[in-house]
Amino acid sequence: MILLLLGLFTFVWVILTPILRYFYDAKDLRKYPNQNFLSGLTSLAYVWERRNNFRTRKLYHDHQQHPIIRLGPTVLSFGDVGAIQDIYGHGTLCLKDDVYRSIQGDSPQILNVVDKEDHARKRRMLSNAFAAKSLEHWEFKIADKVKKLVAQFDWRCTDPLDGHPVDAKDLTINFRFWSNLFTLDAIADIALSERLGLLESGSDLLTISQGRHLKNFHFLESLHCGSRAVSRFVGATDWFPILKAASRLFYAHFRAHGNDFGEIVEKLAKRRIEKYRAGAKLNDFFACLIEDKAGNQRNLDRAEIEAETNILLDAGSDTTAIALTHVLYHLIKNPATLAKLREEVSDSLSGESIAPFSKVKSLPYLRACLDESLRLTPPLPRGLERKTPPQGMEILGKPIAGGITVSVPTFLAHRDPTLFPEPERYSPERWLDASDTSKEMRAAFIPFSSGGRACIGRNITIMEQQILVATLVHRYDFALPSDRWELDWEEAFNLWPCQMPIKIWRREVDLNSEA
Ligand code: HEM
Repeated sequence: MILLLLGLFTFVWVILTPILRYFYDAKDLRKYPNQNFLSGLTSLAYVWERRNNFRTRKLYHDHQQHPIIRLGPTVLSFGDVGAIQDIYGHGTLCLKDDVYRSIQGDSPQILNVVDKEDHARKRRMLSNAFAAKSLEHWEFKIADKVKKLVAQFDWRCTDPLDGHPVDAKDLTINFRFWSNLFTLDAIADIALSERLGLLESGSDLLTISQGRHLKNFHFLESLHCGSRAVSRFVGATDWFPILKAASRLFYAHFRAHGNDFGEIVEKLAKRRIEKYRAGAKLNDFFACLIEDKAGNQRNLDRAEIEAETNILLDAGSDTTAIALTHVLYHLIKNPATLAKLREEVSDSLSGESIAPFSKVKSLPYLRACLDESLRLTPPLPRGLERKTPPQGMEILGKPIAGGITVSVPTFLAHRDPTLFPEPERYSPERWLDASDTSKEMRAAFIPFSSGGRACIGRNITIMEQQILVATLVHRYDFALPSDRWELDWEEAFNLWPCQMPIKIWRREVDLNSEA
């Protein structure tokens, strides 16, 4: 009898109700084409799409047929850059979607908090540390990590290529891995004044004391494993608790390492608080969480401090490592562009082995190379989910009901052929033309999102990229495994490039002081 009731309940809940809801169509969404056979019925449609390694690229292709696509029972994707302002712009009526609530831990943090006022409070707390005028405080920390990376790369240099095919044994650097060590070391120092020493050890192994014992963590693996597991089902919001519980069985390894990341954050935050209590006055992001500008204590609870530390270490490292991998990839693939960039960088440097920020921050071609890479391969390619207000709103001049999840895929916006002709071509020059469309190009360029919830760390990542890319292209030459070699990706929340093995050798340039 119990089994029968259970079966009946499951039939009604899982099959009958969604079908009735689909045909009743209270929110007037049936007119939009479904992305897959589940989209109109259940949010499990998200899980189905996640089997594609690069699901946003697939959605981009789907949008070539349909400007608006229904991704789930109450989820719409807009394939028109005109919707960016409506959905993300300052003054939008949308809030962050429930997807963000489902990834909140013990306390929401600046990226996943939904409440507008709470977000504004958090943003105010951190804004000073992230302002352009504060960048000089962080430059020496970045330069220190560039120096350490260069020391490792020098050691792995090979003989010049001289027109021969690349020998596999000369592929001494997996740039994807090293860029991640670089950004983890950099953000730990900028955010917590913590010297992790990953670049020196050439490994992501982190040993932290736990009482009288020492515990080993794989920092990078822990950062990626949690995202890999949760990103498989995060869009299936109404199934989220069940799928999360199930993931303990199916993705036990990923979940365990994902939990390690939380433990690392907890321990590093604790260590930083102890330093503060011992009287250390350190200049880092964390200081903003403890005291306001006037030196008054903020008295945040431990859960909130850890949540903010978590997002700073996560968002502040992985995205920049991805961006660095992509830009080097595009430059190696486009030798004429690399040569032009080298010319600009070499003219501005006077023999420094680490590019000073003051000398590279205004180089137009360098910035165009970085922007073009963020356009073609944005580290967050998907449409960032926002929710329409209860009363509904207009998007692209069309009425959309309340409580609908809406987004514009960044990958798609960056390929609008009217704004970015030959969208698949890596062409930094497009950012240098002061043409009629440059304002519209900028409005459709959303690697950092747009409006009040846009990335707070964009100045910092651009500075990191400017210093590192200028230093590397000036000092080294590089080769991929072959001319035909292509980068591969895995899309979780971020677009992770897989390994990028490169051969590297020193260029003949005069440098005053060796790194
Ligand atoms: C190339 C590098 C980066 C890219 C492409 C990037 C991209 C983004 C995007 C798209 C968002 C909006 C996310 C959403 O709405 O779900 C965001 C938010 C955020 N990013 Fe970044 N980011 C980068 C680097 C950084 C760095 C270096 C930091 C910190 C040091 C950082 C910290 C944050 C934070 C705290 C937020 C939440 C802002 C808010 O909601 O007010 N990001 N980022």
